[in-house]
Amino acid sequence: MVLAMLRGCRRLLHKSKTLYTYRIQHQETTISSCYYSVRHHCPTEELRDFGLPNTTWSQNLRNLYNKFMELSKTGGWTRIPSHNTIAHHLEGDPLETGIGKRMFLRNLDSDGLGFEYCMFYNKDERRMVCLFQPGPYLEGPPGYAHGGCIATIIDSTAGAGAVYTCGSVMTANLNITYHKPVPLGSTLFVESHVDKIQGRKVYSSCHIQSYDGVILHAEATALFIKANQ
Ligand SMILES: CCCCC/C=C\C/C=C\C/C=C\C/C=C\CCCC(=O)SCCNC(=O)CCNC(=O)[C@H](O)C(C)(C)COP(=O)(O)OP(=O)(O)OC[C@H]1O[C@@H](n2cnc3c(N)ncnc32)[C@H](O)[C@@H]1OP(=O)(O)O
Repeated sequence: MVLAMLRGCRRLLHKSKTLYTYRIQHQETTISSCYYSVRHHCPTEELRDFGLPNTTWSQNLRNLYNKFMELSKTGGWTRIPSHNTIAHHLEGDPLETGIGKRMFLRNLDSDGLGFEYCMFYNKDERRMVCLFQPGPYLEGPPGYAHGGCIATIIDSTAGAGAVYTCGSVMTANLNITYHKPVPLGSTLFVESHVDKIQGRKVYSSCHIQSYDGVILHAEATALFIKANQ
């Protein structure tokens, strides 16, 4: 009886190990074919500036974009280009592996499904504005954006604001208060400000509002640490 049970366990273990190995191998195949498609199938895609209007942009997003493009003409605001790899943002990416990587916010090939956004920076005011339209793949509660993706867009907006103000930084601390759920497909106005720079510490604040400023969805404070020189 005991022997039969032990044999049963051994068979089960063997089966699950085989399944596990299969999953790993299958994953590796999928991942390496992604790398392949990023590096070799879409060379022009890599150079694309994603911070420009595309057909998935809502009219509200276009209106805000046009408003900031107008503001850019008179000085103050500058549109920040948006690429799908950090290597195209920073010259000489220290982590470049040669097999291709994607920025978390830009890891979908189709427009409009994930993070649809563009950023504008105001150097004098140390402000970064991000115009954001969360796509259907960012769902958390039914019909609304996942809290983690809200944290991501806040970290990226405030992080980019800190990078453009002080150079390379890492997020050390991020505190978010979620006030109102963010509807998928809505147009959001995300704004960050570098409040204080103290040695290597960069203190920023950030909020997310509806495109018309009527609804305050979330507020945050962040601490970034400048890279050691
Ligand atoms: C990344 C570049 C991107 C460039 C993009 C360009 C364009 C932008 C376009 C689109 C936007 C896209 C991206 C936006 C950019 C960035 C957003 C994403 C950022 C991230 O996604 S980033 C990943 C998550 N992040 C981490 O993975 C950090 C893990 N962590 C560490 O790597 C270390 O922990 C570190 C480096 C933080 C510090 O380490 P360290 O050794 O250099 O410094 P040390 O510990 O000595 O601290 C020095 C002083 O800071 C104080 N201090 C430290 N930590 C503190 C804390 N938590 N609270 C309060 N105070 C703190 C100490 O108390 C001391 O203070 P004091 O000087 O007064 O003693």
